[in-house]
Amino acid sequence: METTTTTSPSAAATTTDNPGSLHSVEMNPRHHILNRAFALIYLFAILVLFYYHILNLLHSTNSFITFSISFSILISDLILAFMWTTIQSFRMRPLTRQQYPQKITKNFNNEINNFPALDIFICTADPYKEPPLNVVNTALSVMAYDYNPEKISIYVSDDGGSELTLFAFMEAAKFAAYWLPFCRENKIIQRSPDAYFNSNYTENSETKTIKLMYENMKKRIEEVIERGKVDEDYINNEEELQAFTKYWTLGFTRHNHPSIIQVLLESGKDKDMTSHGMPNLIYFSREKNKSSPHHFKAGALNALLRVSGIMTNAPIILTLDCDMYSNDPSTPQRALCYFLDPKLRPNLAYVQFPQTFHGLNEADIYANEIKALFFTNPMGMDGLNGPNYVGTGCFFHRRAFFGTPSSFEQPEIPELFPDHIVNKPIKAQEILRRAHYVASCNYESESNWGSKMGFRYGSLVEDYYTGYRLQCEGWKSVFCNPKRPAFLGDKPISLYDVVSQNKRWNVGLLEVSLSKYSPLTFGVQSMGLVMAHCYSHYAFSPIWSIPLTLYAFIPQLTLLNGVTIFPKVSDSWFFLYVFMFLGAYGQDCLVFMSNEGTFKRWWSDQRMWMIRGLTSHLFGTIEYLTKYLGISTQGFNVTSKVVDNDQGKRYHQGIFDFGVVSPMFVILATTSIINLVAFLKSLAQIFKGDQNLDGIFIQMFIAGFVVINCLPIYEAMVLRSDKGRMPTRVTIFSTFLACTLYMAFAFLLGNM
Ligand SMILES: O=c1ccn([C@@H]2O[C@H](COP(=O)(O)OP(=O)(O)O[C@H]3O[C@H](CO)[C@@H](O)[C@H](O)[C@H]3O)[C@@H](O)[C@H]2O)c(=O)[nH]1
Ligand SMILES: [Mn+2]
Repeated sequence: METTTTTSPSAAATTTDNPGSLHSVEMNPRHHILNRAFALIYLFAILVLFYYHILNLLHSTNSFITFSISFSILISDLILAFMWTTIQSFRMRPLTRQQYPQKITKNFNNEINNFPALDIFICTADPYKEPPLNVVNTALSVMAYDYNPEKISIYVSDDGGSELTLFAFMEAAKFAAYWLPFCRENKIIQRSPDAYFNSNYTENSETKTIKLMYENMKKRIEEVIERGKVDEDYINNEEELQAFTKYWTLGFTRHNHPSIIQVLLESGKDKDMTSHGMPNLIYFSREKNKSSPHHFKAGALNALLRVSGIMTNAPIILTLDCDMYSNDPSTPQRALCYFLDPKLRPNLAYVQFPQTFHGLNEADIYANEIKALFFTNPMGMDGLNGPNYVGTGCFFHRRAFFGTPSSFEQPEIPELFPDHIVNKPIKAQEILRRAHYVASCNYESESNWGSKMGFRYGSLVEDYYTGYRLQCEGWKSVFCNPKRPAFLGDKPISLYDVVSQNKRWNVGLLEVSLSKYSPLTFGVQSMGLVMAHCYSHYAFSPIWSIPLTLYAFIPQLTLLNGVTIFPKVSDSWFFLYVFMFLGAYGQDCLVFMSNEGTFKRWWSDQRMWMIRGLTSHLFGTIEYLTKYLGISTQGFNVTSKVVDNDQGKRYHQGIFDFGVVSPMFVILATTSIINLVAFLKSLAQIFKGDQNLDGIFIQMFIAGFVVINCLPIYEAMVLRSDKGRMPTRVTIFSTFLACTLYMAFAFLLGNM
């Protein structure tokens, strides 16, 4: 297809036509027209469908139960139609962008030293779920950016308050003195040591030496983790000893401890092995006590904003999760292509890179890629006001955390103003004293932090919520998706971890959709209908659970009882159903495949959509309700990044990992049983001549489609004996539940 380069209003002066520009946009207007034309046709079909539903309901002379069945299908279709409407916003004006980082040095008189300073925040929360060695690898990969190291400051926020993590970083600081010059001098692209040593690098005496050093550091870190404490024989000097004895005193727990700030490398003072400068490296753990809310990651990020404000106050900030290492050392320059554009700069809050994961299996069985969330939808939003913030791999303009583009929200102390210039060394007494002060539990009480300033509180998806609120204030963002992924992260590799992570997101999304800042009300007013629809699509994703659950049970349970609920094949309404199914699935598949997708991965993606509907969305909604009613107080359950060997092997082979007794799996197993029985029973009846395919085709098709999607579940229930199989208790309980449902329906439909 032909690609026309057109100008987007948000980047009016920066097209490929302008040779000096740092970036360009590409759009395909023909694509947009096709999308909109199809949307119109599909919209017409939706209206016809509802006409059909209403006719049906009006003419239904049947009992209350059949009315309820028709009504529940109507509700399902209404929700599906609503979600369809919100998806259209992403398809209105998608665009792709190019950056020209090589041109950037010209803006700085060829002086890389003149680049703006960069504060990098790395969040970690639990040394047992997030191995410190991995956090160290992430930190090293960004410390080695192709950037003046003395302009970079790395802040590691440890919400686990763990001496094990501090120890790992003490080791990392020493290793960095070798690793940074090694990368620079050999022009290494892969700057996470672990990823580098796992790649096809050329072996020579230099790489052998550096590998040995890395292995040495790894061994020490892992030994300390194994012991669970930092013994004296692992401590190198008095300064290190002091750090441990000063903070980890009696009564120290991860939920109750003073703020810890340990400067491990000081740029300007510390030099690497070739006498080049090094970045600042700061280990930080904010104060915690049981009586002050800590707001999970959002709270950690706000503490980081303030502490970094006091210590270095760089105008540009990069937020990273501890598992997202840099995969490309030129990434900051790419982000600068936007921040340095005088046309964009006044309103530009952030430049978001996609979340990409390493080591996905071929079919990406858990759809960890989440292509819509991380790639296609952001491209769509990029043509509007810009993508949502996804929590990691995002460069911010510090000013965006202090009010709207036109009105400045003053922080409490002048040292936190985004334009304040720090003129003291980071280890100066006064700086450290102030940094501890802004890291204290009480600092935020009765302040605007979390409401009008910084990262926003009130949702477990602080990333989504913060990006949303910033855009409501009039800030714009940019989606930067270079060919070589800028960051690579870990993904959960068991189904339970995947759906639990997703369940947490659903709770967080409901906290936004049902708040006074709901995208459907507040959002529409502040950012316009189309952008608000994009945000609504996510905020309301928990309601996918309603049509998905109903469609997983109603057509099948009625089918089992010989009740027809959809038009017959011979009926002309049948074609409406065919069109709607093929139209929706076909377009979804096309969009997926045209963004470097494979059919296999698309299949996994649509399967996980069904699975999430019955698990994460459903149970997320229940959890939200219990939290709302004060029955439970579930917080931010950190996703484990530890790979169990067996699990890793199964994942690699593309085998689903169940293994846990969970109500979420009970629903899945029950669905798979009911659909299979319904499908087989009606098939048998057709062969015997007791049933006519004409009337039950759609119901059989749905059951059959679910059955194909459930193949891994049957395998896990019946054929497997490994640890990842479906636990027998779940299978037995689900069989029992399926029978009960069957009997209840038979009773209601009068077949008993
Ligand atoms: O109290 C907490 C809880 C978590 N984290 C950190 O937050 C990050 C994300 O946690 P993770 O368990 O990996 O959650 P995911 O669901 O994988 O993360 C996605 O969803 C989160 C919101 O739910 C976003 O914050 C993330 O950026 C986004 O990648 C990790 O670095 C954690 O260390 C904290 O710093 N403090
Ligand atoms: Mn994560």
